[in-house]
Amino acid sequence: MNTNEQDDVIEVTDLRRVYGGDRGAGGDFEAVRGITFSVGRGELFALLGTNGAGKTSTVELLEGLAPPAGGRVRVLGHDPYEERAAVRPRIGVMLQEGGFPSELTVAETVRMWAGCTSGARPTAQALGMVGLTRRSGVRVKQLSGGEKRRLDLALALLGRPEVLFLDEPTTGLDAEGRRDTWELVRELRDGGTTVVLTTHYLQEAEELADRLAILHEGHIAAAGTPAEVTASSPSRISFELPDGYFLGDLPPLAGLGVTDHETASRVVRLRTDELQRTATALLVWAHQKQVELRGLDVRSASLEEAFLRIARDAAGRGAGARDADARGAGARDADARGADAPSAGVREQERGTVA
Ligand SMILES: Nc1ncnc2c1ncn2[C@@H]1O[C@H](COP(=O)(O)OP(=O)(O)OP(=O)(O)O)[C@@H](O)[C@H]1O
Repeated sequence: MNTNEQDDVIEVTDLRRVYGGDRGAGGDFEAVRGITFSVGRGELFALLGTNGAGKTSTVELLEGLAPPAGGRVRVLGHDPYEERAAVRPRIGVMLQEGGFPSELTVAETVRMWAGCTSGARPTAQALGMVGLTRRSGVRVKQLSGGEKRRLDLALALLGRPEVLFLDEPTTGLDAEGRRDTWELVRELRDGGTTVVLTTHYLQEAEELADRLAILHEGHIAAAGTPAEVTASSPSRISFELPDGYFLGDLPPLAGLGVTDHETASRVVRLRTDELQRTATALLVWAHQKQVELRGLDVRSASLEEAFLRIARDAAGRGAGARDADARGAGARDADARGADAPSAGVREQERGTVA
């Protein structure tokens, strides 16, 4: 056991991943371009990014499904690819697309999986955790998309993992199912499980993540706690202009950190870099004039707003020159979730060497 394990369960330094065809064919594509981050024990870390940003490519390296083309990754103090046998029993993996034998029932699938998992939870417990108890006798092929995601999650939880990798765990779930999954993930995290989550649902990251990184074209465009990441985007204030007053009667907005404003039907909408200062000045003004700011709404930027701004800025910096669209997202080998060899589907497309 590595002493760093006390602090950082996952350490990623200058990590790179390259996909390519035959050498010399000119088709190499660097999907992960030197990223660095760490995840502490019991922390929930979210990887966000636009389609093709490199989230799954990164997570697969952490799961040991492929060797990096450069840089270093350590999970629980080990190289997850080279020392797979040491890491695999201690992690749980929920891939984007599960692949189960469709003729088996839900319970049979879990039991089969339990057979190759040491210290597996009882089947009933695993199904109960993901709300599939009543569907245990149903064949996998008859499950809905959301139910298959739950089954995927049950399998990832089966071995009581110390580190849980969740790749878009709530895609296809209805609102209730999503909330249930969030609650379960929070419970696991509170119980000490380290969780790495990729998601397109920014509210999900806002609700769950202790820290997050936003990937853009293989680079980390922003990272920090959700509050730190959203703090870099302007906050919003809106209110109705009191009768008899005009925009010019308000305190000078430019001096209050207001970056832009608009008025429609006497409703004023401001964006400000200094939320407290702007709000205070407006409230003091209203108090002095003895008027009410009807419909007053003061809010920090949402993670979604911050995400869109960061992605726009990153694209604007010219990183979008690459023709990523020419490459289809590679099919994930669902069997790679298994306890054994890394997926041939993933590995055969790798050109990288272990750093
Ligand atoms: N096996 C592969 N061979 C070649 N290119 C690949 C392969 N897998 C992924 N890519 C490319 O690498 C880039 C990153 O893909 P990745 O699946 O990691 O992105 P992502 O952030 O997970 O995207 P999404 O949100 O759409 O799932 C994309 O441009 C994708 O086309």
